[in-house]
Amino acid sequence: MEYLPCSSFGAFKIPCLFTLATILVLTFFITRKQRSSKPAAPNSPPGPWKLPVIGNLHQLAGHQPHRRLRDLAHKYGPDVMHLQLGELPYIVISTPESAKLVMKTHDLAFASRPYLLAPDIVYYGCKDIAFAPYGEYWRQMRKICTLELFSAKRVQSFRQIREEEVSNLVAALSRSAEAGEPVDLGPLLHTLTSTVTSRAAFGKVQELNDAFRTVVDNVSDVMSGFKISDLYPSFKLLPVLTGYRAKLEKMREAADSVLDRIIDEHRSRRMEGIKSSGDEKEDLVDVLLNLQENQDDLGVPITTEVLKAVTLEMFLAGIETATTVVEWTMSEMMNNPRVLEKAQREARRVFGDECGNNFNEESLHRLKYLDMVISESLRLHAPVPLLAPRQNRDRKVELDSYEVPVDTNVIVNVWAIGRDPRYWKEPDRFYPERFMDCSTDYKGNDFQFVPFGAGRRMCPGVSFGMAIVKLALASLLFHFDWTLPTEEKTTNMTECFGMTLRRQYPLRLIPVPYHHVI
Ligand code: HEM
Repeated sequence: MEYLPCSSFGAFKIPCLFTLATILVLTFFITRKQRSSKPAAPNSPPGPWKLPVIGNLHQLAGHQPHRRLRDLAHKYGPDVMHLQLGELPYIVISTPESAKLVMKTHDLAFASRPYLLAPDIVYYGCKDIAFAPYGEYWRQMRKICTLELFSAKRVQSFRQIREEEVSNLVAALSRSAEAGEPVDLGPLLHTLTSTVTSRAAFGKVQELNDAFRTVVDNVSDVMSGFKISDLYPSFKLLPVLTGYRAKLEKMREAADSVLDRIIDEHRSRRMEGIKSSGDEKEDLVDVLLNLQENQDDLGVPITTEVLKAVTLEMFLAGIETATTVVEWTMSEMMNNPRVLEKAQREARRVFGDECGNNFNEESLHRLKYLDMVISESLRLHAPVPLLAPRQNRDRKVELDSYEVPVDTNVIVNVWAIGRDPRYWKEPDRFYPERFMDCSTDYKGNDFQFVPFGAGRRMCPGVSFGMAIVKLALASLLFHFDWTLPTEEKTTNMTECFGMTLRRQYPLRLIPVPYHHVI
């Protein structure tokens, strides 16, 4: 009962909610404590009617939350809508204009994150970056991220890893192609992104990679979405009674033991003098250990817990997101053969005729049409359709003439914004050419297209993630022709809301090796 399965509100079960509501009401009577949510401010944004105790939770039941929130917003608050989820006040942002107010005009005021139990336990008291509240700690960690971990130079230093792992993917697909059987592309892409991430993060230690992958799968399951106990923070016993706290602690222990082994292995390697020389050989744990050893000029201490939290987060933030982008882009191209052929022609011209059949990252920047295809895919299928919630800790905000009281949680519906018909002609159509001769990009300046967020909390891993996304797609286009299994005319595009917005059904495709002749 603790979970809202399929994460967030995705598979919210109404009977479960009412059971919960009954338990809460009874408990309230038993404890004879008056627990009520704060009353809405007099000029609070508009919103749908609410029920006692659960607020608006029932209106999200059984729906895809990004779609349901868009529909509710149409009816009750197109720009800014007020909701109460459990005890907590939320506002939902559904247009580029209001997104700009939150992530630019009032970016500083909304730069914090709400408290959630899972990152508090799993990340050693929110010592990661994504869930750290706004303040000196977050600022320092964010700086380290931008300057040290995901700088252009660092991303470039992992080029060889990406190329090797993509060529392993091509080899695996070629083997399947010999059998002429459909392959399920999702798991192969997941292996690709997680292997690239683990090699970049802590090198090529197969045994640790496997152990760590299990940990990451379990943790990403609990990190996705709201849990009931997060929505009733005053009801402190809830996570204990439901076993949620115990489950999280067990998970942290498992993560801890693998992370300890990874860090110990790095430390002993360094003590033995096998310190990697030069940037190219350094993995991200090495970078963090270097900072730990020379941290005099850092404002916050890089403790071993910090090191472990940041390492774990790189996996949780980077693997599913990148996998999801490649999967949806391939899905859209399969349903739009014209786009597939055009993108394929471009890849084969660039890497075949112009590069002498030499496939590597060098010429990726010349794939301009593929850039448009990826942008269009991100517009329609942002892997994080509802941005990580923000919060205006410590201050109330005047937002578009509405008053947003202190400690309100903010959800930005990126999915709805990417389909706003005022900004996008035929918004549901997959049409990459709309990005031709158009300056709109996902760097956080165009609020009608913010798949990586914007402002202070914008994703710092864009270059790291997009480097593998583009190389993987280019390689799938260059090396193979693709067909659907005979029984399918198009791929089913049903979504599953979870840690990211994934496909509900496997993407089964038949690869046919393409032999380029110069
Ligand atoms: C292509 C895939 C990716 C997508 C679509 C994506 C998307 C996002 C989004 C939407 C946010 C929230 C932004 C906000 O709240 O305004 C975010 C935050 C974040 N992402 Fe990414 N991301 C991707 C890849 C990565 C990678 C590869 C890493 C690191 C290895 C990463 C690390 C982070 C971190 C640390 C944050 C938290 C930033 C903060 O709160 O200050 N992401 N990402």
